[in-house]
Amino acid sequence: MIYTITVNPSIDYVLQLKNLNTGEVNRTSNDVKLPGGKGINVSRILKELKIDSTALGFVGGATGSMFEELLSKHELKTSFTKVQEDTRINVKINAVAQNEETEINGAGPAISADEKKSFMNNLNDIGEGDVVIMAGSLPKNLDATFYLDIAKTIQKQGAEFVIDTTGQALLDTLPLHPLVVKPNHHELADLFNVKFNNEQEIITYARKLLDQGAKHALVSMAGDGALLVTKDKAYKANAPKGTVINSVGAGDSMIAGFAGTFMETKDPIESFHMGAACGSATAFSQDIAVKAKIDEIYNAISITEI
Ligand SMILES: Nc1ncnc2c1ncn2[C@@H]1O[C@H](COP(=O)(O)OP(=O)(O)O)[C@@H](O)[C@H]1O
Ligand SMILES: O=P(O)(O)OC[C@H]1O[C@](O)(COP(=O)(O)O)[C@@H](O)[C@@H]1O
Repeated sequence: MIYTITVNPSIDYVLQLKNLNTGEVNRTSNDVKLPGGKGINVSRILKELKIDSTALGFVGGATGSMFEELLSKHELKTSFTKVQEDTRINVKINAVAQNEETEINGAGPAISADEKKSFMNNLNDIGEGDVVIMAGSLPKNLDATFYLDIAKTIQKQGAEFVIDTTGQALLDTLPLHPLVVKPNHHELADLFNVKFNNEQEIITYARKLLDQGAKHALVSMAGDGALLVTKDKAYKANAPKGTVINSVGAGDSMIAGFAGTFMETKDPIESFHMGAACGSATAFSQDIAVKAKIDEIYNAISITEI
């Protein structure tokens, strides 16, 4: 079984307008509310791929109830820990004529010591053969070591993990050998405090994640595709041409495609191919991609060794 952990889920309020004029009143041409958060998006793609998962995380307040109602349409298995404070609302602004996406993500609720304890107790059922995908930012008062604590706990119980977060919280978990990590190229540059001039430099730094313990490193590059770096090889997936409708969740979709396929095939290249297909399919969709779109995009992607 795959478990996804979204410690800081959200309602994603996606606003579409022609142009965004800051400092002025702007009116939308279209808006939707989606159940968001990185692990949630991963579970949604896994469902499209007919791979079972259970979504875990903290949910609270009136916004938490709305989040659960929005999510109920997707019929995911969930086991959320209830918290006192409100689940956050993240605002995503797509300025179509400017071809620009602006995101404002909330900090999220404070989590009490009891709520944290109850969440950790909820991990007891995870065991041998399971994969835990931990993704996204931490709510404001959780320790930076929270992901590391989870990784240690589930690893003792025999499970593997995937982590998609940034900064030190990511680096700290590498010695525990995550199955895959997926920074985008900006996040990878920030991790090592460098700027990239070409793909070879990106590969060099992605390999440092492997040196520190990751089993596979994916580096996503939005409209420029993605790289997969293994111990002695590197591969590139192209990003097919298409109309980007809402790229929120493209990275999460890539992780879901990779991890879900890897669990079934143990083939990193096939997993990369499916990950890239899921990422682009979501970028070309209003919401998280559906299976038909993923299948269509899969055929437009080729993986080349570089
Ligand atoms: N504009 C786009 N056109 C085609 N594919 C895209 C586009 N944006 C994202 N993707 C696909 O989704 C993957 C993840 O997107 P990216 O934006 O890099 O992740 P994140 O959301 O984590 O920053 C990319 O590597 C690419 O395969
Ligand atoms: O936890 P964070 O880093 O604030 O990100 C949360 C946001 O990330 C998303 O999961 C989208 O992530 P990606 O675009 O990176 O795939 C949104 O649904 C959500 O609003």
